[in-house]
Amino acid sequence: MGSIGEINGDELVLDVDETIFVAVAEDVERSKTTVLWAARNFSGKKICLLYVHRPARPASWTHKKLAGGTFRKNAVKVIERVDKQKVDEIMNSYLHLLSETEVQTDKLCIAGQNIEEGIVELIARHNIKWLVMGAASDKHYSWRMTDLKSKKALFVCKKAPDSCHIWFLCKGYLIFTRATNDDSNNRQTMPPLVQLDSDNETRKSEKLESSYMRRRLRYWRSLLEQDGEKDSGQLEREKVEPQPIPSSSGSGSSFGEPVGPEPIGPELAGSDTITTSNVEEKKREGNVAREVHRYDKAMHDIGQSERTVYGEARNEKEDDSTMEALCKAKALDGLCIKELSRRKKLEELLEKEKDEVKMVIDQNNGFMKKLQMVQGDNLKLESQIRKLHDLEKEHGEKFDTAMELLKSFRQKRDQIRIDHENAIKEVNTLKRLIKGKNVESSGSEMLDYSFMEINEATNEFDPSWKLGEGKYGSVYKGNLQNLQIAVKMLPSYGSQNHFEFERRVEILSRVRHPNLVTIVGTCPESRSLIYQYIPNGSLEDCLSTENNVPALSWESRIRIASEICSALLFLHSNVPCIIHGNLKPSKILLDSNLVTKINDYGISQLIPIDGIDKSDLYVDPHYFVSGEMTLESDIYSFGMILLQLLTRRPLSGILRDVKCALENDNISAVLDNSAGDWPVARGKKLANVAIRCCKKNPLNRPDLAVILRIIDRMKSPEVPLPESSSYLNQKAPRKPPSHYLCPIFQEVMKDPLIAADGFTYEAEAIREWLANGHDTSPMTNLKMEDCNLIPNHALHLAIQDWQNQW
Ligand SMILES: Nc1ncnc2c1ncn2[C@@H]1O[C@H](COP(=O)(O)OP(=O)(O)OP(=O)(O)O)[C@@H](O)[C@H]1O
Repeated sequence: MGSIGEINGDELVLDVDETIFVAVAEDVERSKTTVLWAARNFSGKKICLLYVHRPARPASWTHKKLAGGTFRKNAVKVIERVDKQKVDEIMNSYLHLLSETEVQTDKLCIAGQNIEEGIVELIARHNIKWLVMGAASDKHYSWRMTDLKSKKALFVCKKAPDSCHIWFLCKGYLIFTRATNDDSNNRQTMPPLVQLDSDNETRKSEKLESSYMRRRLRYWRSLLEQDGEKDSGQLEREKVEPQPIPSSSGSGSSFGEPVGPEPIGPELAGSDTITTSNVEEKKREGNVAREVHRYDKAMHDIGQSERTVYGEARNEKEDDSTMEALCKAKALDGLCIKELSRRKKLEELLEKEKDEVKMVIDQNNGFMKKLQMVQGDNLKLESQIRKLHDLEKEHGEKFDTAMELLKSFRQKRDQIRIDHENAIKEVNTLKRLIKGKNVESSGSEMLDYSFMEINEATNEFDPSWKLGEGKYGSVYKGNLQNLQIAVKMLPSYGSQNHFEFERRVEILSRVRHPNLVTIVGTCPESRSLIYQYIPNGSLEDCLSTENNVPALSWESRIRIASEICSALLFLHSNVPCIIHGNLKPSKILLDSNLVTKINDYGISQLIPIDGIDKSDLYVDPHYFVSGEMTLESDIYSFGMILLQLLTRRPLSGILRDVKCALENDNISAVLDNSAGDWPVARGKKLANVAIRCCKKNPLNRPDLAVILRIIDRMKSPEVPLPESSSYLNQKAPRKPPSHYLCPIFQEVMKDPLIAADGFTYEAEAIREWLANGHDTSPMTNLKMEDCNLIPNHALHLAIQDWQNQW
């Protein structure tokens, strides 16, 4: 049972000795007869209505969802109020019923889910001595009824404290009495039992009669059953005492006692014992048997009529009750539906509210988690910041130490640089001294430079200082010890080993000619050649129609042709012979006086490369057959340059056009007008030379010395040119090539010496120049680096050859 709480308003003071308690049901109709029975039978005693009220608490309230919360508390309060009203209504109905009986009344109400347990609890709690309650619902009643049908009645009968005397009734009839051990002692205090005045007088008389008959019958049956077992002398006449109600000894119980005083049979009244003889005995037995039979029959008839009467009455009553119940049920159904829908709405609201609350809780939890995470992160960050501060401090200290070290290293480095530069200077000085001596014997004055010097000279290979990039590497402009230089960075591939490379460079460096770019040194570390810088671009630039360079006059062109030829002849007559191998206008540089300076001579032998481009029309076509560069290859290239100087036309088809013009005796048609008015004869001559140089068969190409003679003749306008085409086979006039002449004396040199400005002078003339205190070039008027003079053996030999030829 759940909680039991008395719902009487005031503290109840009960006199249990003077009070008969009547357990009543919620339905007043059901307990009406019981209450009236008690009022009637126990007049003089106080009647206290005992009612256990089952609160109308929805089962769903026990559900977890509704446990706790303001809503539940409020709802409980409302329900309790409604319950209390209901209890009051019920009690008022009972009290109203009893008000007609003039008995003193009271009420004892409690709330509880289990009614029978509530009754037992109240009995025990208040030490109740007298209790009247229903044995079963009225519909179970029959005149034979002797058992308790109601579960509540059975429970109370079994569990109620033994000290309580209980009368169980059905339909106003006492069905069973549960007496107490003390009943015999209490007999004097036991309340007098008065017959209930039933509603229906007819039924009452019938009930009384049938009850009386049953009693009598049972008496006689017991007599028959006890026959033989009991001594006739001991056989006691049964006494049926009308008042007070019979009580059984010990804990035994009596069943089926009729309500109210029963008349004792006349034959039994007043006889305490029966004395018998055999005859009387037999006679009496016969009488008894007859009497039994007669009463059995009567009982049967009575039972029959009783059942008929009660059956009808019951049916009528049941019909009414059923209708009433149906109406109530219907009304209750309506209420129930309303209640259910209200409950459903409330539950939905509650669910919604719960969902919202849950959402808020979830959000809150989420925020809390995030907060915790953030707090955790914060702690981590703080510790990281602390670590970083420590690290910063540590690094700061390390940085200071490193800076100190760096400073000292810089100082050391600067010192080492100074030492290194001084050392290099010393080495170079020594080298120059050694070479100066060697020059006496070998004629070479080439110097080696360190990479650092080259790096410094080219401003760390500043891209803006880059002059160009050819197939033999990049060329940078530079400034080396106040000398303008061009550094050609040769590729490391396809070359000979270091010594072979140095040997060949040595050969090239020994070559000195006014129309060759002088090699002033080398940097073995970076495999680069250091040339004298020529400031005025190349012949390619001058012949290009794209550049905005003033066109060369035909005189300059003839001079340039002569200078190229002279330089080539010089290279070819060098020992060992030097083949240019890559002659073309871009290799013909021009100085500020438009003096020709052939560049890159001998590089093809220094860095042999695979696969020269066939589209390069300056390359001897025979090279692509033989795979070998020869002196004739250079003559072919020179022929192509002559054609360019004459016509300034694109190379493709140039040979065919010039040939055609010659054949048509219309050379003027192909000559470059921008060069001025070409003397046609000279133009023709030069064109013929060019075509011969470009002969497919290298053997058919003319000798350079012959070509030089022809071209040189063209330079002097006073010298008449032979008209014959066979002049190439004739001896040239004895006018020396210009480069055979000393620039100072203007005579063919006998002892040519190369000065620091790259020009070759007659020994006597240049020495005198220097002796007179000059430190500038007689040609350029620029300051010369030094006053060293190197014999130009190659030129000397060439002059000798020339002199021998004439
Ligand atoms: N001594 C120098 N003085 C001034 N300019 C130079 C000198 N040497 C080379 N140059 C410039 O550098 C450029 C590149 O020269 P480089 O000889 O490497 O290539 P290229 O002649 O154009 O082609 P390739 O060598 O592939 O046939 C030349 O066009 C020239 O303008």
